[in-house]
Amino acid sequence: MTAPVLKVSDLKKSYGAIHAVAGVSFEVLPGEIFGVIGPNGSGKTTMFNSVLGQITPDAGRIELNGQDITRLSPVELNQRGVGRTFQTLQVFGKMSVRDNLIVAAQEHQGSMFGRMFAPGDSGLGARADALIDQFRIRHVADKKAGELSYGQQKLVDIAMAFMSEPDLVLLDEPCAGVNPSLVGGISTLLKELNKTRKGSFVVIEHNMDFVMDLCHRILVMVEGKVMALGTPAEIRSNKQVLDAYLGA
Ligand SMILES: Nc1ncnc2c1ncn2[C@@H]1O[C@H](COP(=O)(O)OP(=O)(O)OP(=O)(O)O)[C@@H](O)[C@H]1O
Repeated sequence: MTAPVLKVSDLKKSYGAIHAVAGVSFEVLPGEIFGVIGPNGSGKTTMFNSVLGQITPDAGRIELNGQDITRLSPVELNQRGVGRTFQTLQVFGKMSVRDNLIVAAQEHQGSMFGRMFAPGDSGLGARADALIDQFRIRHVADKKAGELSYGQQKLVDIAMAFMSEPDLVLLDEPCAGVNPSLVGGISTLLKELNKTRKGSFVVIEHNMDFVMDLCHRILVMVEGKVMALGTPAEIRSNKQVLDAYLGA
């Protein structure tokens, strides 16, 4: 059996009486695009932020490639090959698109000392250029990120998560606020990145068409628990999921 890239076991996080994540377990396989869906308040973001070291879970274990990463900081996780995007844009508006990408990777490369004595852009320029071409944003590469449309900034934001060449990327609502005409483009891009860069992705998203088209398997969370886990076809025909969520 293939060893998972990410293994989450019996994860729990409460806020007072609210059991935001109440014993969630799942595995993400190498090369898999794994979707996480569920109604508002079902615990998706809390689960995500626990995996990403942004919040400390009350209980449970998180493994990356067989190693315990529970309670590691976001920086440590990034250095171990975990990338992420946020619901809100993280681009630096006054910097060029290309420089945004380079800075994103410098964060990953660690110490200020290392950065000061590294030659030039330490090869990051070439990496940024490859992503600029793959994301089809060459025509805006030298523009200030703040001058781009929201959709273009979202593409830059996603590209930034790939600058550290991560094994695992967690994408928090990549379609939120994006013009519907760009949603298909993001899906195509993520499929391409998944093929060419061989990483695994975990995607939280409310856009159901996007999730069903993009993901190999989907986890449905309801009230902090796993209601279902399966292929898009299995999730679409799951009566419990239809009643609680999709059929609404
Ligand atoms: N910092 C916090 N303090 C108190 N309660 C919180 C906190 N963060 C989340 N919660 C509660 O935990 C539950 C799960 O919230 P969470 O944001 O994880 O859900 P979600 O599925 O990501 O929702 P959405 O789709 O709206 O982003 C909710 O009841 C929420 O109000």
